[in-house]
Amino acid sequence: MKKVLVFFVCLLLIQVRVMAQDIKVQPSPRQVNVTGKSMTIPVAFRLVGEQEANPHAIALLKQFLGDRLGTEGFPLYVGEKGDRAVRGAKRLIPDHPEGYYLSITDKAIMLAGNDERGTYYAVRTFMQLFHEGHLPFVGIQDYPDVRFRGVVEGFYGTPWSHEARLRQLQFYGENKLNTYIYGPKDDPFHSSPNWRKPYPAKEAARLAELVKVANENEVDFVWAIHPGLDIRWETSDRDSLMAKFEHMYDLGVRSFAVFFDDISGEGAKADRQVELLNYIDDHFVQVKPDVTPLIVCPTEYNKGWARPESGYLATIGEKLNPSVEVMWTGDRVISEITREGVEWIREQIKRPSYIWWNFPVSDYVRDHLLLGEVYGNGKDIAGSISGFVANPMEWAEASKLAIYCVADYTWNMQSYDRFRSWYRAIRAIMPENVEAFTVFARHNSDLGENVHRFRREESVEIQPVAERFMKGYREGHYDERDFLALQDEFERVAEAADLLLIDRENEALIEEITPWLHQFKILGDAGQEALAMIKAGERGDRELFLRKYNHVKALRKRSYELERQFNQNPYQPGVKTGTTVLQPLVLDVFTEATERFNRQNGTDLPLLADYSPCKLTTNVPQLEHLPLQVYPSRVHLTPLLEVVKWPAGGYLQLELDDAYRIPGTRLNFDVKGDLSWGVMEVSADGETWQTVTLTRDARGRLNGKWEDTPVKFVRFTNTGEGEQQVYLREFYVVFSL
Ligand SMILES: CC1=[NH+][C@H]2[C@@H](O1)O[C@H](CO)[C@@H](O)[C@@H]2O
Repeated sequence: MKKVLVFFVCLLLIQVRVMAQDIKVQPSPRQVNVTGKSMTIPVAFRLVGEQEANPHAIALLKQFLGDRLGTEGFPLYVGEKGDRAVRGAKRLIPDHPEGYYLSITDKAIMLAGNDERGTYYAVRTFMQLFHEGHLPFVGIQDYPDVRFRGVVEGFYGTPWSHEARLRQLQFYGENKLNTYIYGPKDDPFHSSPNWRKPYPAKEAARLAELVKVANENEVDFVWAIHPGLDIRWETSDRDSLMAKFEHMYDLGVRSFAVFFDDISGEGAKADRQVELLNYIDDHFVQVKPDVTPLIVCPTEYNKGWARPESGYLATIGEKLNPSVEVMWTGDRVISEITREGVEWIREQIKRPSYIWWNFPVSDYVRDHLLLGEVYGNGKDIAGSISGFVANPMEWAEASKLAIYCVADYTWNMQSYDRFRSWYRAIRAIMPENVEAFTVFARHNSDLGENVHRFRREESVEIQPVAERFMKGYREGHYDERDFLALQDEFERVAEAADLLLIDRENEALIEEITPWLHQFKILGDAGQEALAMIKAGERGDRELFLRKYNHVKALRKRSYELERQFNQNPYQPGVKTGTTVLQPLVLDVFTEATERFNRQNGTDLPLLADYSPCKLTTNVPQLEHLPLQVYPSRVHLTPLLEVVKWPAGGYLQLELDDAYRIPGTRLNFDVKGDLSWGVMEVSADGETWQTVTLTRDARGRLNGKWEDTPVKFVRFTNTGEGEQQVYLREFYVVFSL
């Protein structure tokens, strides 16, 4: 009697009201039926089904509702298909893995999963329906397009920290991502040389904790091994690998992967790889009751590298156990995933591919942040893939923007909207600074020139204004509205930088992007000051012009110093921001305004372009006009395709703008023989020289460094008797204060 009384009292307290329901659920659900009505959130919920339902779903509900969840109050039924609590919804639950049915009416709430994970996802959706003290009356039938969805931590560079990974797993639970593949290239126990060894106790305990938190968030923690660099095709190494998998199983791991990417030689042989993978599948994965399908990243993991004559993919397709998932990055290492592409590979490997999408990974453009929209992948590929995992940046929090969008895209491709998803991601990650983070992300999304030639849109809205303005300015008649729009954008850039630098809502994110925020502030200031040069020039105000001119040059110098101070890695050290539209615009405005001022006043104010920390001199004819790729802490010679004829006595010399230590220099002439005819030397004054010892690495490249005393000059000379013929594949010098 008491229960009935309480139930009716709760009903009386509930006000049913009609309100426009804009159901915002991430990822976007498949089928949503709203009545337009809603009710005030009940003060108490009576949980029905706790004994049988997925314990992680129950735990999440309890955590979310707290003491409002109990044995009395508004009925809340939770469970999987077949459970008593949800038997009434049996026909309404979508018959798809991880599908669920959710209904809220003025009588009861039903959260019914097609399986345990489906129930968990129903709870995740339910939590997002609480809005301004109300719950909408709604019926939702939902399930994901792609079976395995998530992230592969598979980049080169500093692996994510333990804390960052814990935050990631929580984020995947919130966004219905069910897969995290642990495979950081620079973890010596994942790759060579220690893939054979068990983790030391501390690392093992951390991995065990990650597995536990992954389970709580209904995420498969996949542990990957990368043995190919030094694997021997003998039983001893096979047994070492099996023992390592057993070690990981003991830590709680139930999902496993083997990566054969980025290797050559013995380890790359398809038949050997297949033999090992089938052995693991037959003697480990299939015999254990609770291990998910084995995943492999093949050596030929993209179409650009696939050579039909090698028979590699054919071997995988014909001989690899059908239950093994095969990863694929698309038509190239970094590429958009198309229907045509996934259907091509499906033919080759005789199964759907498991996409390893190389975005927003930035280990080949480490000075850039990739915060732009997720776009370019087909919405019609779900039928030909089994999985889709994104390879992120080493900046875990900053990667969440793209990961959020990948969660939306892989759950419900047809309804995916690249801008809506990106904007929601920003609101989810920086709710207190949406506008500022939007400005920042808008101008930090392209990669710049890179070896994979993969580009992304950047500064899309302001780009046409910038182009039109510069054209008009050069022709002597620009539109004042364009001028004001650019001024306003640079002001917003400067404001956004300062707002984000003091933001405390997501300190881990701000810590990651702080170097870029400082660079962004300099860009915003420099843009405003360069535009001010135009006005001062037009007014003939020499004193003001010179003030602005000097300020922009000072900002430029600060920018270079910032680049030398942060993010010092051997590949793309430094901090780049707004490189596609805003930085070139500042340089163009500054150059044009200064040239105009010099003509009008007979002055010879140097231009910014003169500021280059490096000069090349040489007596090798083919190298005389060799462009330098100059970065604030490293300079690359642009590789040449044709053979370089290097005469006896020929030298190539780099003169730096200051004295630096040389933490790394690399020379790759792609010559098979020895290089006894050449010598690399450094000098502080261009008079006395010291020889740099060069050591050849596994790929025949010559590496050296000079950290004894700071030097200004680096040169390479052919001290032999005759002309040499080489390929200038790579010649760079990394310098640091
Ligand atoms: C499958 C694959 N393996 C490599 C390759 O893609 O390129 C990625 C981007 O450079 C890199 O992070 C990854 O480790």
